Amino acid sequence: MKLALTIAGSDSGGGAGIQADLKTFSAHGVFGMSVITSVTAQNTKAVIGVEDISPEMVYLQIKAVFEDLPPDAVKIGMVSSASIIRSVAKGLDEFGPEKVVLDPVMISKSGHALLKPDAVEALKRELLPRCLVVTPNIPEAKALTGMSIKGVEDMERAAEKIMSYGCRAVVVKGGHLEGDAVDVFFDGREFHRLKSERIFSRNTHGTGCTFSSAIAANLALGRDLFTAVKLAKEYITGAIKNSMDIGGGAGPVHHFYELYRRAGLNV
Ligand SMILES: Nc1ncnc2c1ncn2[C@@H]1O[C@H](COP(=O)(O)OP(=O)(O)OP(=O)(O)O)[C@@H](O)[C@H]1O
Ligand SMILES: Cc1ncc(CO)c(N)n1
Repeated sequence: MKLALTIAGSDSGGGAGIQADLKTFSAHGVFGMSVITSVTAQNTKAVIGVEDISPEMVYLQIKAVFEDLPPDAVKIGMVSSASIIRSVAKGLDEFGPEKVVLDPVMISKSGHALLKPDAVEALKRELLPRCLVVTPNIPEAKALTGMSIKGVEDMERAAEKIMSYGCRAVVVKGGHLEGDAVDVFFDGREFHRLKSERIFSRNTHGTGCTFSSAIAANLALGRDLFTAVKLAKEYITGAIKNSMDIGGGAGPVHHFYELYRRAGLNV
């Protein structure tokens, strides 16, 4: 059994954060573990409260996992403050995982800040250089680079700049583009455009979390980075196509669509 760890925030609504990550790992046949950085009171419509876990407790969760269940890959999502970011960086330095996917979560789909504005610098300096791949959406890529990003070419320029902060690859996600959902992959040598048709659905809660944890799951399974990203793009596309119309806002994507279909269950 391969093991994957998510270091992220809890979403009480079950569609994003830790909950999306663990479902994604399970859907890939990978054993999932979690380090909770923050608890959000959240549903499909809004985030109505956020309470951070202490930096010491974040570090202890990392230590507990690595000392007994060393993960084959790690995904990092919401890390809301500079002090939590420092605890995560300390854990990464101490235990040295090779395959780390960083989803630089900043604002929820419903518009709530999940990263304190003064923590963007810490994220850039402390976490980016310790990661194999970072997966910003367009607003996050803008915040990381200060660039204006209007189309796929701008996404490529932003990917180059983000690479200069010290990670080994970047995927700038195109969920916020108009038209096709084109993601840009850059590993310092080659650009690849991963394209899917836009799915017109309001039920896209958790797309970013699901995509980054699918990359981590595929890395844990031993796939090379570009293959892991391509498979994650296919998985998120299917999960959005089969997303659920539950709740009064943006419903969650369907993490188990393929398994349900194979088992003859309704999707
Ligand atoms: N409507 C859509 N149709 C097809 N693909 C989409 C759509 N929305 C997002 N995607 C894809 O989903 C993945 C996640 O991208 P997105 O830009 O939505 O992340 P995000 O904004 O970080 O998500 P979140 O709001 O959960 O943080 C990318 O591969 C993107 O291309
Ligand atoms: C806890 C959490 N992490 C990430 C996201 C993605 O936006 C969210 N909505 N909630």
